[in-house]
Amino acid sequence: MNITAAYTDLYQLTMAQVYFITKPDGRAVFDYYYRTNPFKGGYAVFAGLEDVLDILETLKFSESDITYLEQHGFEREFLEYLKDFRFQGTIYSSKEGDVVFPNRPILQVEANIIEAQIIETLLLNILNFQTLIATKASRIRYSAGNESTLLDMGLRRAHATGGYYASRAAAIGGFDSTSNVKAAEDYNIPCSGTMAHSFIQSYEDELKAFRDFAKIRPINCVLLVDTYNTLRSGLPNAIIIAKEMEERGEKLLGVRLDSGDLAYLSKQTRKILDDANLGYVKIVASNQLDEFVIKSLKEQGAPIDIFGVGTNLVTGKPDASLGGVYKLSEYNGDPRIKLSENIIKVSLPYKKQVYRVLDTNGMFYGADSIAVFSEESVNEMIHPFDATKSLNFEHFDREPLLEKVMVNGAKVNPPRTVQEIANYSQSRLEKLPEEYKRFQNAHIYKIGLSNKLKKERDILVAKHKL
Ligand SMILES: Nc1ncnc2c1ncn2[C@@H]1O[C@H](COP(=O)(O)OP(=O)(O)OP(=O)(O)O)[C@@H](O)[C@H]1O
Ligand SMILES: O=P(O)(O)OC[C@H]1O[C@H](OP(=O)(O)OP(=O)(O)O)[C@H](O)[C@@H]1O
Ligand SMILES: O=C(O)c1cccnc1
Repeated sequence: MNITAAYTDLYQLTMAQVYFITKPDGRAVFDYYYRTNPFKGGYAVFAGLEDVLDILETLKFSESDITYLEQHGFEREFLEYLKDFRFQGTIYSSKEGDVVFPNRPILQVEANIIEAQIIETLLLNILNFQTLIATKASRIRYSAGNESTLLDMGLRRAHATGGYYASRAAAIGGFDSTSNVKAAEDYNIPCSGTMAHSFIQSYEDELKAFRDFAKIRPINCVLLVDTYNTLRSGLPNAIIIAKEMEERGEKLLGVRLDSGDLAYLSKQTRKILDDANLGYVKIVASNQLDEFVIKSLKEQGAPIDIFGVGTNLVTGKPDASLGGVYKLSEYNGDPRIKLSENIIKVSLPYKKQVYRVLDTNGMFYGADSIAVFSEESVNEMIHPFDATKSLNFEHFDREPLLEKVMVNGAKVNPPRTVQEIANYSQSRLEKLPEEYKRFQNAHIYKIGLSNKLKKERDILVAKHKL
């Protein structure tokens, strides 16, 4: 998508103009993190990073952006600066696809304060949305199990162009393919699909509709069987077509169920297909699916091979948004803090590193520890708000999670494909113990602070408290 630097909130530019006039050389560190796991779950899947970095590498204001901003009364010199605006900062980030947790930096921007401020909105917009959808997709994958195929069919129900990014995030979270042609083309995601009711309705009879479709497009042919009556009309007609295809040396890929009791209908359909020696014909199901319906269908023993999911996936239902934030933690090398009545909302000062504690078997132990970036060795973490609780991980392995991904506005690593990110995400989810993945009362993953970070935070809290 063509995004220019005007993809921001006006207040970013209003503040940027003041920085430009009063302290144009200020250096800032901002942290990106969220405060509550989506879907009342135990984790999130971090997504959107590669898109953000690609956009930042070439981000600029267009001529029409500058003309528009002139009408907002910005100073001439500032507009001249905006004409040459380029993001030249450095970014440290968790790997895209990793599992992440609340209240710990996922990404840090280190840049001139004007640049860091102007990019805030687009960074939050992309990371919050894709992380929400990738997390939803991972939950649907968890319910469906690895043996099922997952097809994203949500574009038509997405929030406008969000559907484009939703398809990418769905693939990262574990979907196999998408019906969204543009996203599939741009992100190299497998593209697939079946047929609509309108196609069948446009014919006088269902059988003729199926026949034309299968003759003209025999590859990966899936027939939609619920337009009139699934068991009495759609399925018998699909069987006739499957047999005709066999005579031509072709194979019907599947039938799609899109209404009714999907457990009952899929069991009946499987039996009828098997009795007709069509054991290879797959069953596709769709109709307002989500992780809970799929879990229930699995528990009922529904023999569904492919789940098509739309609305609930691409809108992140029932969560309207992931509340990720971007907070200033350092200015010109000095620590900065944001206080709050709510202790959980007090921000963490300094540029930081996050360490993930690993179990002896390589699984995640269930704790990420946040330290000041320059700290050498960190062996203990303290609960952020309860000093009586601490964890010594001297004898555990740990991984630093934030790595340099952009230096002076240029990406450090070669691009990672969506498929690579998806594979990485699955490998990380496999290391996350089951208790953090369950849908109800998921175990709370621990986040702690190093001694130094906690001490520095408490000093700043005391300094600013009235
Ligand atoms: N066996 C099942 N167990 C749990 N949920 C199911 C089962 N079968 C279908 N569902 C889900 O129940 C909902 C069915 O909704 P609804 O009662 O509106 O039926 P429908 O088949 O869509 O009706 P219509 O014929 O009007 O299209 C969908 O979300 C569907 O995925
Ligand atoms: O239910 P969702 O999870 O959102 O999945 C997408 C839905 O979109 C399509 O229906 P639609 O009525 O738009 O078109 P159709 O005539 O092709 O069924 C499809 O048949 C699914 O039912
Ligand atoms: O390919 C399909 O079956 C499809 C695609 C989008 C929406 N509904 C169904």
